[in-house]
Amino acid sequence: MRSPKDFFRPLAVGAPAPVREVPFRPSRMIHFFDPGNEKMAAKVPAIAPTVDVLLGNLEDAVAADRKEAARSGLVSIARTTDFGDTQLWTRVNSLDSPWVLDDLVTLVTEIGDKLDVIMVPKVEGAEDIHYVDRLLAQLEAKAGVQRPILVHAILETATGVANVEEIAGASPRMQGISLGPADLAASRRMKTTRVGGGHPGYLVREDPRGEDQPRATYQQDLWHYTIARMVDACAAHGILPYYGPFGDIRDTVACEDQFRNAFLLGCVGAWSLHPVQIDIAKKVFSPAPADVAWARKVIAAMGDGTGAVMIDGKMQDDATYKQCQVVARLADELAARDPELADAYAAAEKE
Ligand SMILES: CC(C)(COP(=O)(O)OP(=O)(O)OC[C@H]1O[C@@H](n2cnc3c(N)ncnc32)[C@H](O)[C@@H]1OP(=O)(O)O)[C@@H](O)C(=O)NCCC(=O)NCCSC(=O)C[C@](C)(O)C(=O)O
Ligand SMILES: [Mg+2]
Repeated sequence: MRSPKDFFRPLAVGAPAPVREVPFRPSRMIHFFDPGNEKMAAKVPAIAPTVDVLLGNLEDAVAADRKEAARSGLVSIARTTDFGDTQLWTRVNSLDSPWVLDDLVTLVTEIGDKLDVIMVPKVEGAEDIHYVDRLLAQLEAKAGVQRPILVHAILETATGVANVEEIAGASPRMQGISLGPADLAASRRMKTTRVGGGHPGYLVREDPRGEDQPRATYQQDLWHYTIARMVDACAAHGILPYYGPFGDIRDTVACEDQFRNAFLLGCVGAWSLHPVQIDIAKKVFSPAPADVAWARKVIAAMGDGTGAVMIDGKMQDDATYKQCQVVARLADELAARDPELADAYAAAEKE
């Protein structure tokens, strides 16, 4: 293990210095597209201003015989598209695949200055991040990349979940972690056949109420444990947690519910797999204007943030002040990028 003194040293001569803190940049939706799919790629310039993150996906959902087309498609899109202040990420193939080495070498040397974050699938432990960390430093040095490319891990194996804390703290490059519910379900031998979301069989039933009385059932959240663990690991290491994909594209209502559970538990965003999911993520991962107005009211009433006051019948103290600061700060960060949201927050405060 490296000495804590060396943690922030570049891992290759000539590589940029690692970041000391993960910069918070809005990433309410990470919009996936297949850069080798001409129809999808053609939509990228129009989608770019409507999303916080665009992600060129090279891994699962790209057929084996389309891997090279996806990789070269991403290089060309990155070179020819003006992304404004929208981030460009990629998901490379898994570390045990025949494609990942060429993915990393090609992308960093050709478009390393355009890439903000590289998402690494099926991360199992710190050793996977260490491998990517050193290789990225070598490639950044070779290509003359001036700022470090950050790394995002997908939590999609049982081993990865068991090691989530060490993954979160494995490198200063670690930007965040997403839940990968489909591979994780397979790895754990869960009996679901879906990409995220609930299952009607995973429920609790009301106690018996008497002969022939119907008993209500309540569906439970299959992902609660994993998301909560992931959120704690990320918060403890100063990186950002994300809900991953919701595969039932037509069920926009359940998608919104699943995203909102993740938002309330501490996640900053989710993936959008289809254009219809972009606005769902935008709505869910932006605090509601009424909540922001309330948070600002509490902050204003609490002065230096200590003591206890009563507002509208509710006790406020140091800890509610801190919660309100989380909401108000996020609102400020998002409003700086999203003028419509800024107007909605300002209007709610006047009410
Ligand atoms: C679901 C699919 C097949 C439906 O695609 P479709 O063409 O059948 O849908 P549509 O409703 O007919 O599409 C309407 C229009 O939107 C376009 N379109 C559609 N999607 C997009 C998009 N994302 N970005 C930009 N444009 C898009 C599409 O090309 C079409 O264009 P057209 O009107 O000109 O004909 C398609 O949306 C898609 O391929 N999405 C991305 C899938 C993906 O990336 N999956 C991997 C991430 S999830 C995962 O990996 C799991 C995980 C984490 O690893 C783990 O849990 O283990
Ligand atoms: Mg997967």
